[in-house]
Amino acid sequence: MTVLVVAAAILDDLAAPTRLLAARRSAPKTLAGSWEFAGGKVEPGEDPLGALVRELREELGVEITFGQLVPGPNGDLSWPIHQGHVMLVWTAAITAGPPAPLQDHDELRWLEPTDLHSVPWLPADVPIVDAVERLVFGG
Ligand SMILES: Nc1nc2c([nH]c(=O)n2[C@H]2C[C@H](O)[C@@H](COP(=O)(O)OP(=O)(O)OP(=O)(O)O)O2)c(=O)[nH]1
Repeated sequence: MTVLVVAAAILDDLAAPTRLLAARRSAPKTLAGSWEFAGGKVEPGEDPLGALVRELREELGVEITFGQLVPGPNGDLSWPIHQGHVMLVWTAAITAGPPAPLQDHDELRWLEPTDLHSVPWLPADVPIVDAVERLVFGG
């Protein structure tokens, strides 16, 4: 069965973005130390955006407003990640914060467009970061 993961490419400003928020995983051990977009799995009975709102409250303690879906490869809207997991990624901005690594993360970092690959992203996220760069920063 395909597992749907939802995540947010959180920007400092949706209209005039200058930075992207990355989060370093603290768990599980296999993922700890790698960086990702905050988010998580959609649970039964949840719609994707509702799940993402819940995950961002739990993980970062923030409320957000959504921008657009970051289109995946081959004209698809979702990104293949691993083991039958697919991920939907929305651009987003914080409406109530500040963000803190409350759960699943031990560090947050705002990355400038020129520094997007200065952290070791989860492997599946590397092409997504490139897509965000093109979509948002015109890279
Ligand atoms: N949240 C998130 N997960 C990602 C990204 N890239 C990536 O490959 N993944 C993988 C890691 C995990 O195997 C899976 C998401 O699981 P998760 O652990 O974040 O989900 P969750 O918060 O609902 O946690 P749980 O209920 O499984 O404990 O997707 C990403 O950018 N963000």
